[in-house]
Amino acid sequence: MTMRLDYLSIFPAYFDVLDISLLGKAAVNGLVEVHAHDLRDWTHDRHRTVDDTPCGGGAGMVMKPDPWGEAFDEIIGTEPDSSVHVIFPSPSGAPFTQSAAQELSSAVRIVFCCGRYEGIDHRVIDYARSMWTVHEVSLGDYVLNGGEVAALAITEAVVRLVPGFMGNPESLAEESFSAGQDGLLEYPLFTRPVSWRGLDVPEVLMSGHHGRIAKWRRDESVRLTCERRPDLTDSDFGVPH
Ligand SMILES: COc1cccc(COC(=O)c2cn[nH]c2)c1
Repeated sequence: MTMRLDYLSIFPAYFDVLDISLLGKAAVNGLVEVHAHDLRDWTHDRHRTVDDTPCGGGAGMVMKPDPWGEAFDEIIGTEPDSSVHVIFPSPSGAPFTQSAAQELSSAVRIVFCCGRYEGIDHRVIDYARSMWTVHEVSLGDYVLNGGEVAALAITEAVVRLVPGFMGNPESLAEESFSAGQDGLLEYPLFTRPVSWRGLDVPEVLMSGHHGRIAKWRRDESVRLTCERRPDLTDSDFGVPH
């Protein structure tokens, strides 16, 4: 089945990049179809206005609800449909995770709503929740100028999990944040040459001793995870304190 991806943004050209690389291939072999839309196409004034001052005062501008509603009517439709996933990237969203990407990889339709300015009139999100399955997601605790870059990142995380997309599905199993790694960070990777600028590949990896190699990799994953992501380690992590 083909996954349809729509992007609503005042900078739709951000999504031209989806025609190349891995995603381009998926689009070509019919796994994914991509449609980017300019939100200003649903404005009716000479200046194609999409923003206005915030009710209640405050700095900056807020995106008006009207253009979003008219764009939704045309792009998605006016009937409720819980199979449509609508994503609003936002600093105040729920953290986006690999499991969320895994779930979204089986969606038939995903619509990305890219906020700009200080954000989108909240009634747009409330209306969307009454119609479709809505996800307000954050990529991290920092602020971007708009949702476009986040939408691209979420797209890549999701589309690479679509069955038939990745040439070698095994490579998905072993990487960080996948169940196969028990939620640990990935161990360090090496390839030839064995010696490079005075730096050598750890000998154990050249030993051909698969048991020792597996142990070294597990120990490295545990070490790295404790060092960099204590939040990922549960209390009785099995590492002696
Ligand atoms: C919806 O309203 C806004 C307002 C401002 C910026 C954005 C874009 O998202 C982010 O900045 C972001 C996403 N994850 N971490 C940061 C959306």
